[in-house]
Amino acid sequence: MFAAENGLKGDSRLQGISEAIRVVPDFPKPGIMFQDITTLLLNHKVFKDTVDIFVDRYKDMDISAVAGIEARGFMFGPSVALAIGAKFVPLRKPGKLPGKVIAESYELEYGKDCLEMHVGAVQQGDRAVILDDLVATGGTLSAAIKLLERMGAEVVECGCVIGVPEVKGQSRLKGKPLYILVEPRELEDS
Ligand SMILES: O=P(O)(O)OC[C@H]1O[C@H](OP(=O)(O)OP(=O)(O)O)[C@H](O)[C@@H]1O
Ligand SMILES: Nc1ncnc2[nH]cnc12
Repeated sequence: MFAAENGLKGDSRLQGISEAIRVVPDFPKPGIMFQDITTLLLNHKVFKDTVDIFVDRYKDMDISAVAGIEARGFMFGPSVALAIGAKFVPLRKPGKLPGKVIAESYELEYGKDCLEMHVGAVQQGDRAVILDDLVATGGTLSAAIKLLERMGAEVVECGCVIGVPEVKGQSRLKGKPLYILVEPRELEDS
């Protein structure tokens, strides 16, 4: 249930987080075991525990920017940014940001997509963490890393609520550390 090497072994909050995630088989396509964090958001204690764990992790790391990935990274990123005194940078799907943007395309388990970031949202000297709900192939995080680095920011770590410890994606993350709270849930646990 718990992702190895997050330094949280024995932390009872992780069980609550894992149990609050709903598994929906065959969504949005046959064969995908969808990890639904909306059920976690409905539980105030578990939602707060999740945010608190990221805040504890990043509060003393001199982080100036928290980048959140649309849509589900927006559900955790702003709370963490406010608590650690960092700015929040939304990384959005194409055509949503009104200013000048840079873009990176990537492949998903179930399709293709692209992320955009406003030019000037981060700059050289910024120390950033990227937050999302889940890492699967790592394609999304790797596009996010590229966006931030193209603007001169240092990506210190990527943080996700859910991921497999030996996530294939880790090799795609340009050696950036990946901090995962829990492993994906199986259907029989839900
Ligand atoms: O590691 P990867 O294989 O790249 O997959 C992970 C991404 O997939 C999901 O988002 P999705 O693209 O489904 O968009 P959504 O948050 O807008 O639903 C998830 O929230 C991650 O951002
Ligand atoms: N299995 C999964 N559940 C939820 N979001 C995802 N994004 C990519 N794979 C996913």
